[in-house]
Amino acid sequence: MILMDNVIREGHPTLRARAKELTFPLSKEDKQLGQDLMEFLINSQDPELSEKYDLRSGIGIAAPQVNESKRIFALHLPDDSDNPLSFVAVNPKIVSHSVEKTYLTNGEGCLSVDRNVDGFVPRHARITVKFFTLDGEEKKMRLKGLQAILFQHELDHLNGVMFYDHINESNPFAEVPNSQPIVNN
Ligand SMILES: CC(C)(C)[C@H](NC(=O)Nc1cc(F)cc(F)c1)C(=O)N(CC(=O)NO)CC1CCCC1
Ligand SMILES: [Zn+2]
Repeated sequence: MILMDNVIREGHPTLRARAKELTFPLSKEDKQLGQDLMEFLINSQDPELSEKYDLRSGIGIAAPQVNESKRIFALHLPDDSDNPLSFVAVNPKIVSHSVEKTYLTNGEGCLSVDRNVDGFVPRHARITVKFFTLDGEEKKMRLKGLQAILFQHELDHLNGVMFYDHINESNPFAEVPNSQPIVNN
């Protein structure tokens, strides 16, 4: 199982590399990697397991964060949240997006960043995405809100982009034109 010790932190070069596409059918280890990423999120959101293994509760994790430079990530928004979402995405792509932007009013964090970085992280408000499941099935879906933000945050990891790369350097809390913010306390 993936533990926090397996999560690489900012400064590690793999977080700045472009991850490689996977080919189908997936190898046994690539399939296992996808399952391990999802298992980490589920474990991290379980009060007992997260306490027992000292896991930081995560809603998404990308393979580069466990030093596997492959285009695969897992998202797991709890099913009791108002917008449940749970899947492993292989070779994910954004095929179209809104002009309108969105951002979390409390900014973003990252499992690979052990510090607070303040500021709005502007992202596409609505996205149409395509990806393959671990079984090689192609999926296409439209995402908005926190689901869209989460997908973009994880896709950034596959391209060596960190959330703070998007923060306005001169004014981290500058108004984001044409945006609909999401309040996250
Ligand atoms: C880094 C951490 C703070 C653990 C973050 N969790 C998080 O944002 N939880 C959250 C946010 C909400 F708006 C509502 C809610 F219900 C729970 C997270 O898992 N990630 C995943 C990560 O680092 N992936 O690489 C960072 C998030 C920032 C925006 C989306 C993912
Ligand atoms: Zn992250």
